[in-house]
Amino acid sequence: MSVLTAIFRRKSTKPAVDPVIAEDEEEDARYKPLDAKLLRRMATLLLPHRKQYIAGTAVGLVHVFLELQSPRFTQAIIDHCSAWLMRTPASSAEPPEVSFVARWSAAIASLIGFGQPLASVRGAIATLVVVILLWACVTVVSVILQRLTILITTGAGEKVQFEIRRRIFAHLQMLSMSYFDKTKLGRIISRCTSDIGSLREINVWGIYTITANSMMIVIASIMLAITDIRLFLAVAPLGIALFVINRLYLQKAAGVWQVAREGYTKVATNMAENITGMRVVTAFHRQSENLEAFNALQQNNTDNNVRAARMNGIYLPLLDLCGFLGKLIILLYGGYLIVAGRFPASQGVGAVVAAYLYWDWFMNPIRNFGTFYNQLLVAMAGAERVFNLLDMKPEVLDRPGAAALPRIVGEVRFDNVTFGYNPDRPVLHEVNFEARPGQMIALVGATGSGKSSIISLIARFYEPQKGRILVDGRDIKEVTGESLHRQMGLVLQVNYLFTGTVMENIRYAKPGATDEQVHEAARQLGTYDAIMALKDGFSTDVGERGGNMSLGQRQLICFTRAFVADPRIFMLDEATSAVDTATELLVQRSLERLLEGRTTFVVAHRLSTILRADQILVIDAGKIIERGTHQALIAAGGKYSRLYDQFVTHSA
Ligand SMILES: Nc1ncnc2c1ncn2[C@@H]1O[C@H](COP(=O)(O)OP(=O)(O)OP(=O)(O)O)[C@@H](O)[C@H]1O
Repeated sequence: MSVLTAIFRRKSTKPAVDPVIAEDEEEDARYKPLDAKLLRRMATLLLPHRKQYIAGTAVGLVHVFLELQSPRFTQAIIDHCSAWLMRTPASSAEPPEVSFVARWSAAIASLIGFGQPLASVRGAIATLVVVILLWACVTVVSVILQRLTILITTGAGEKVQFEIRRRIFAHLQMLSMSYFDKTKLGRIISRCTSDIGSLREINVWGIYTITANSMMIVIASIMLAITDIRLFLAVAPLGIALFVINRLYLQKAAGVWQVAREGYTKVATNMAENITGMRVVTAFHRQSENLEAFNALQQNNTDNNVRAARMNGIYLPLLDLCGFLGKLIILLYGGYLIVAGRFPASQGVGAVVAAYLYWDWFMNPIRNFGTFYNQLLVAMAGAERVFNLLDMKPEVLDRPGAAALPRIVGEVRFDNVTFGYNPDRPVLHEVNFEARPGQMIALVGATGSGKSSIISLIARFYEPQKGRILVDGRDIKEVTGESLHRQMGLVLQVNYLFTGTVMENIRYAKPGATDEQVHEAARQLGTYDAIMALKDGFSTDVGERGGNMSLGQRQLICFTRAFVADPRIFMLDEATSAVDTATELLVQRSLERLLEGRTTFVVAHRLSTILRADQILVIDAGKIIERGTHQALIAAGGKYSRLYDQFVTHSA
C-alpha cells in the first residue's frame, strides 16, 4: 500500500504501513480468457455507434481489397516484359498470352493510338505506362479509403471511450465513502486510466482488425489460387500448420506475458511510492534498503521478461521460418513449372512472383492476429474490472421518494446511534446527544475514540447500522443527500485544495458567486488582507493539491470557501499542526466569525475552542462518557478534568 494511499484512506488512526516493502496483496490480473458475456457487454457499448463502425469497416474492406491488387500489377509488368523479351515477328502482331491486367493495359495503349504492345518500343512502353497509371489510381483510391477508415473508426472508438470514462467518473462520484476507504487510490486511478485505456485498441480497431485481417487471409488465399492453383495447393498445408502453431503459442504466451506484466507493475508501483514518499525515505535514511528492495523486484521483472522473450524467441523465428518455407516452395515449384513448360509461354515468371507476394499477404494477418489476441486478453481483464466498478451499488443512496430538505434551522440529534465501518465491529455505541440550533459542540477524546466518525455520520458519508440521526426532526436517511449537503460545511484537518486559483477554490462551494461576493465574504471573515497579500491575490495559483500554500493559508482559504457557502451546520476537524502566532490569531478570529449563528461540531484540539463550546462531548471508545460545559465538567472531576489538567500541564 502506498504512503499516499494510506494518507488518503484514513488519518493517523490506521496502523502504519511500511512504504518501502509494500507488497501488493491482490494483483490486478492483466489477462482474462475470452468470455462471451463480457464480449457481449462490450459490444453493447459499441452499438449506439454501429452506423459509424459499419461504414468504417466497409470502407476499410474496400481499401484492403484494393491493396491486395498490387501483386496483380507486378504480375502484369513482369508478364509484359517477358512477352517483349520473347517476342517474334509473328507474335508482335498477335495479342500476347499474358495475365488479365497486362492484356487490358496493352489493349488500352493500342486503343489510344500507341500501336500493338509488342510491335514497337513505343507500344511496349505505352503499355507499361498504362499498367503503372492504373496501379497508381488504385493505390491513390486505396490510400484515401485507408485515411477515411482511420477517421471513421477512430471517431467511433473515441466516442465509446468518452462514454466509458464519463460513466466511470459519474459512478465514482456516487459511490459511498466506504468504497474509497476499502479501495486503494492506485487501484481507482488504474480503473480510470490503464483499464479504460486497454479497451481503446479494441473499441477503435477491434471490428476492423478482425474483419480486415480475416478478409486479407481469405482474399490472399483466393488470389493465390486464381493466380495458380498448383502453387496454392503446394503451400496450403503450410498455411494450416501456421494456424495451429499460432493458436498453441497464443494460449501459452498469454500466461507468460501476464506474469511479466505483473512484475513490471510491481516495479513501477515501488518506484512511484518511493518518489512520493521521498521525504519519509530521506528522514528515515532508507535509501540503501529501498534500492535493495527495488533491485529485487527488478530482478524478478527481468527474469520474467527473459522467460517471455525466450518464448517469443521460438515463436517469431518459427513464424518467419514458415513464411520463408512458403516462399521457397513457391519459387522452387514455380521455377520447376516454368522450366518444365507448364505455363503458357510468357506467363510463368509473373504468376510465380504474384504468388510469392500473395503468400506474404497471407502471412501478415497471422502476425496481426497474434498481437490483437494479446490486446484482446488485456482488454478482457480491463473490461471486467470496469464493469465490476460500474455495477457496484453505492451503500449510501437516496431512498426512493426521498424529499428535499427545506432550509433548516440546524437542530441535530443522535438517537441511539451505533455504527461501524465494518458492521461487525462498531466504533460508536448507542450514541445519544442533541445540538440546538446555533450551538457549538466540541468533541473531545483520545485518538481513535470516534470523534471523526460522528462528523462523518452527520455528513452522511456513512449510515449507522442502528439508531437515527435527525436534522430539524427529520431522519437524514429520508431526505436527499444533495439538499442535506448544500446546508452543511466541512473543514478538515488536512484541507484539500484543487489545482487552480484561490478564487476558483473558494467558488467551489458556490459556483455562481461573483468576484465581488467572494471579496465581500473574505472581508467579513477577515481573510481578505491575508489573501490579497499572496503573490497574485485571489488569482494566486494554489498548486497541485494546494502545494504552493502554507498550512495556515490553506486553512484561511478553506474557511472562506465554507463561509461563502453559508451552511447551517458546520463541521470542523481542527488542525493540530502549529502555525505562527499571527496566523493562529487570524485563524481564530476568522473561525469565530465563521461559526457565528451556525450549529457547529468541532473535533477540538485548541483549548480556546473547547472553552467556548456550549456543550462538550467526551468520547471514549465510541461512547459518550461525559457531557456538559467546561465549568460543569471540571467541577464533576471526571475524565475531562483529568484531560484538561494534562493539557494545562503540557502547555505550561
Ligand atoms: N475508514 C475507516 N475504515 C475503518 N475503520 C476506521 C475508518 N476510520 C476510522 N476507523 C476506525 O474507527 C475508530 C474511530 O476512528 P475516528 O477517526 O472516528 O477516531 P477519532 O477520535 O476521530 O481519532 P483522531 O483524533 O485520531 O482523528 C478507530 O478505531 C479507527 O481505526
